Amino acid sequence: MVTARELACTVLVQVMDEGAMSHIALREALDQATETFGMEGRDRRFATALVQGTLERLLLLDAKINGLSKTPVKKMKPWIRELLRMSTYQLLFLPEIPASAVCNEAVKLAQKRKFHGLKGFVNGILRNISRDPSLPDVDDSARYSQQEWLVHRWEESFGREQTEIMMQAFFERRPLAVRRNTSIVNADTLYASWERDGLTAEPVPYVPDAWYLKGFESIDRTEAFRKGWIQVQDVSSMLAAVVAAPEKGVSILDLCAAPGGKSMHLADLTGSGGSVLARDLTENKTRMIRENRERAGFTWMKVEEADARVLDEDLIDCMDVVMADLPCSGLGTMGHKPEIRYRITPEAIRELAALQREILAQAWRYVKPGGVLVYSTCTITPEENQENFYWIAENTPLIPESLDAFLPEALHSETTAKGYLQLLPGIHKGCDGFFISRFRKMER
Ligand SMILES: C[S@@+](CC[C@H](N)C(=O)[O-])C[C@H]1O[C@@H](n2cnc3c(N)ncnc32)[C@H](O)[C@@H]1O
Repeated sequence: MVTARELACTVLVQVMDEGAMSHIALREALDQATETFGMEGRDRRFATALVQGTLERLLLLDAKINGLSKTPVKKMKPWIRELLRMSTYQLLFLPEIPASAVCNEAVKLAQKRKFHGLKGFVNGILRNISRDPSLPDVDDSARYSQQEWLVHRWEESFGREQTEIMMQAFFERRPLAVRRNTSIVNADTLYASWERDGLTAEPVPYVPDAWYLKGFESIDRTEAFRKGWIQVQDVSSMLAAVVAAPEKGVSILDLCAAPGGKSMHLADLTGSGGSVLARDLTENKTRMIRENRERAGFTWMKVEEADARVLDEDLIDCMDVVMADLPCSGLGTMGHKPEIRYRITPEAIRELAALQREILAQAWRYVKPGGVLVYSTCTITPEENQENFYWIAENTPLIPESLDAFLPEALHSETTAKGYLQLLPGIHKGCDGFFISRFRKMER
C-alpha cells in the first residue's frame, strides 16, 4: 500500500527529474492508487496538496533546507531531496499537522525506500526545522519561488507592486470552473442534477453560464459531466470564445485545439447549424478533443490531425471564424501548473514566439473576407502577446477590432478598445494570465 506522502514524493520525483507535468502525473498516480487499493478522498486531497504546495514553494523550501544541510539540496539523491522538500513544506505551511508526525513519517518513508543510511540525516534536518519553523529571510525570487530573471523581467514590464500581486496570486487556490453547454441543457436541469449530486455552484466573474463548483470527489463521476452538460475550463479561457462571438450557423476552424475547451465552447455557441473543424498535431492530442465531443454529442464538430505551420490550400478564405489559441510558454497558468516556473528559459520564450509567428503567417489566410481571427495565449510575455498582435496588424490584411462589444465593462480598457486584452492573475479576478486579441479580414 502507498500512503499519500509516498505517492506525493514519487510524483515530485517524476516532475523534477523526469519532465512530467504535475497535474497529469498526479492524476495518473491517484487513479492507480484508488484502483489498486482504494485510496479515498481525504488521502487523495492530501497527496494533491503536498505535490502542489511543495512545487509552488520549492525555492523557499530549498533555502530553508540549505541553511541546515552540509549537502546542498541540488546534490541530494532525488527521492531524499523530494522527501525533505515535501516534509519541510508540511512543517512550514501546514501547522495543523503535528511536527512529530511529519518527522516520523519521513523517516519511515526513507526506510521503506531502503535509504537506511540516510534516515538519521533526514531526521536531523527535519527535527531542526520543526524546532524553528520560521520562514527564511530571502529575496523575492525565493520568497515567491520564481526564477530570478523572471522576477526582474516582470518588474520591468509591470512594476514591483503589480509583480508582487501577481506572484502572490499564483499561490491562491480557486475552485473548479465549469461552463454550461447551452445548446444541450438548460440551467434548471443542470442545477437539479447538481443538487442530486450534492454540489454547490457559484457564478464565475465575467462569463455568463459558468460557475465555480464545489462538493464533488471527482468531477468525471458527476451526472452533469458524464452527460456532457458541462465543460471544465478556466475563466480566462472561456473569454477567448466569448471574444470570438461566433453567430449561429457559421464555420469555425480551431487550429491548435487540444484538449478542446475552446472548440467545444465555439461549437456550443454556433450550434448544430454551424461547423467546427478542430485540429491538433498528434493523435494523442486529437483523442482528447474527440472524447469531449463524444461526451456532449457535438456532431457538427470535426476533429483532424494537422500541422498548423503548413498551409492548407483547401481552406483559404473559407472560415467565418479562425481560433488561433497557440502553443506558448504558459506562464499565466503556473497557479495550477507550478513546475512551469522552473522550466521556462528566455530562449524558450523566443522559440515559442517564433513558432507562433510561423503559425499566424498561415492562420489569417483561412479567414473569409469579412470573417474574424482570434489570437490567444495563456501567457504574459510581450514577445508572445503584444508583439505578435502588432505583427498581425502590420503584416497581414487583417485589422484589429475592439473587444469591448463582447466583454463585460469591468474588463474594458485602452487596450481592449484597440483589440487586445492581457489578463493578469491577481489583477483580474479569478483569472489565469491570458492574452486575447481579435482581428477582422476586410471584405474585398
Ligand atoms: C494552448 S494549447 C491549445 C488549448 C486548446 N485551444 C483548448 O482550449 O483546449 C496549444 C496546442 O497546440 C498544439 N500544437 C503545438 N504545435 C502545433 C502545430 N504545429 N500544429 C497544430 N497544433 C500544434 C499543442 O499540441 C497544444 O495542444
